[in-house]
Formats: sequence, structure tokens, C-alpha cells
Amino acid sequence: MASSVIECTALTKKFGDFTAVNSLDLTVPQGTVFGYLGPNGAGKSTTIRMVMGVARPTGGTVRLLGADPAAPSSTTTRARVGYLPGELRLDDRLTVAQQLDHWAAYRGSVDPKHREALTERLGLRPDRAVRTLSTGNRRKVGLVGAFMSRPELLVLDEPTNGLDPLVQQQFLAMVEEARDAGATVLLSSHILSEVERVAERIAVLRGGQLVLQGTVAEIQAQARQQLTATFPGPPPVEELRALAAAQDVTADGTTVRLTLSGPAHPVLEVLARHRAESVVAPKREIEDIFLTLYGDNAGGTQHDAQVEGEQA
Ligand SMILES: Nc1ncnc2c1ncn2[C@@H]1O[C@H](COP(=O)(O)OP(=O)(O)OP(=O)(O)O)[C@@H](O)[C@H]1O
Repeated sequence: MASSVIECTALTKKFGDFTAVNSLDLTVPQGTVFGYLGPNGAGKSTTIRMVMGVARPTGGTVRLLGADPAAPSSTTTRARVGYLPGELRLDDRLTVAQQLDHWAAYRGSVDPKHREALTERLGLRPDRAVRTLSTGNRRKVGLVGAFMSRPELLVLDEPTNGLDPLVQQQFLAMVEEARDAGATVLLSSHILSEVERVAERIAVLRGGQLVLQGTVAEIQAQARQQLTATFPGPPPVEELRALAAAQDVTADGTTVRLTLSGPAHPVLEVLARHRAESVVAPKREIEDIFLTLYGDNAGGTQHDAQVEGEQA
């Protein structure tokens, strides 16, 4: 079994009476892209801050690369972990290149060619003053900073916040390349579609507690897929109803609708035999599962909801 790179056991963070993270058990296996999802205010950033040793748990334990992230000796992990905080602090007196130099000195080994390639790829000008950068460009500086040392672990808190769709695609490609090179990636987001393409495992946090955890394939298998087919004549309704894989079969004229449950081939065989003229099966929406899980007031505060509204 692959060893775990991040291991949280009964991890808890209270702010006064308020429990932001509630007895969290979370394991990020080596070499995985792990999507950490949840609505605004669910406790994702608080978890990540504890994982990185910048916030102290009030209960439970966290191990990062086998060590206590808050222990002084763990400074050696700096070189091994690329971290993009949710609230990135840049030094407004510096240029982009100087900011990256500063982080490189702190982190230790950095591959200058890789850093240059990343800067160019994300369309960042190294000579630009940090203080003149837009929110999205500031985020890009943080991304170059996290990736530039080719770390074995990337911890990225809402990395795509404020990035335009093209840059988001670049970012996802960067994650895929890091994964292909053997890195482990923890990626937080409140939007499933951002992480679905790259994440192999997903955990969903709500109100400080995990409500779902598994591989994307496992979660997709829980999602029910709709299928609509049209035929040259009356649809084979009874034949489809007899199949365990076809549920909720309804017909309207020459069109039949059903919900697929399990493997598609028995259903497709019937459709083909009856010479279906068209078959439409929209992408299996794991988003639906998420929206149900997020639900109303799913752990977000009113303040959080407003902030999200402003960003949208
Ligand atoms: N220092 C703090 N003092 C008091 N409450 C806090 C503090 N930090 C976080 N919280 C609260 O803990 C909860 C979880 O916050 P956190 O930032 O971890 O959520 P999140 O899932 O990362 O959300 P977002 O996507 O909005 O960043 C929120 O209700 C937040 O207001």
C-alpha cells in the first residue's frame, strides 16, 4: 500500500465555542491528486493551515510527510512541499522575480529553468512590480512559487480563485504534469468542476465534518445517469423495463427515457437491436451529488455567502 503523505486523525480546530474542523480523519496517499471540496466556510482553509503547521489543532493530530508540521525540525519539509495559501501574502515592495527569489531562498532548491518556464507559461512578467498586479496575477505568482521547486507535495488552497478559464486550464495541466512526475497534490476548491478533471480522490467537507470521501470513480458510480433514445417506431419499453440496468423507464411517442444504473451495455444492446435513431446521455453529473451534499446553509455563514456572491 502506498504510504500517506498527509494523515489527519480526529483533527479538530475550535475558535472559542465554534468548531471549524470537527474530528477529521483524512488520509492523502502518496502520488494522488486529492480534491478537498466544500462550500465557503466549511473549514477547508483551517484544515490546510493545520496541515502546513501554521495553525495549531485544538484536538487530534496531523502528520505531514511523516512529521509533526508544527515541530521546529519540520523546516526541512519546506523544500519538499509547495504551498499556496488561501490568503497569499506578497511583498508589495518587490518585483515578481524578486518575490520568487525570496521564496526560493526560503525553500532551498529551485530549478531556475522550471521557474522561468512556469512564469512564461502563466503569462507573468518577471519585472512587474508585485503591487501593480491584479488578483489573478498575484495568484499566478503564488502558483509559480508553489511549483517552481518541483516539490514532492503540493498543497494548494483554492488555487484557481480569480484565474480566467484559459489560465485555469494551464493550471490543471501543471497539476497533471506534477502528478505524472510522481508528486502528491492536495487541492482545495468549492467548485467540483475545477478539481474533477485532475483529482483521483475527493473528500467533501461540510460544517467542519467530512460528508463524502472516495475515488472519483466510486462517486461517479453513485451518480445516476439519464439516457434518452428515439426510435423509428414504438420504443421497446417492456424489454427495457425487464433490465435491471434500466430504471424509471418512460415513453413519449417514439422517445424513451430511462435512468441507467450499473453497466450500460445491456441497455445499449436493446437500443441497437431496435435501431435507435439517436441516443443522448448527458455526462454523469456528480455535480448533482455535490449540490445535494452542499444543501441549504451547508456550513457557510452569511458573510461567506456574500463574499462568494461578490466573486461570482
Ligand atoms: N481565526 C478565526 N477565528 C474565528 N473563526 C474562524 C477563524 N478562521 C476561520 N474561522 C471560521 O471557521 C470556519 C471555516 O473557515 P475556513 O476558512 O476554514 O473555511 P473554508 O472551507 O476554507 O471556506 P472558504 O472557501 O470560504 O475559504 C468559518 O466559519 C470561519 O468564519
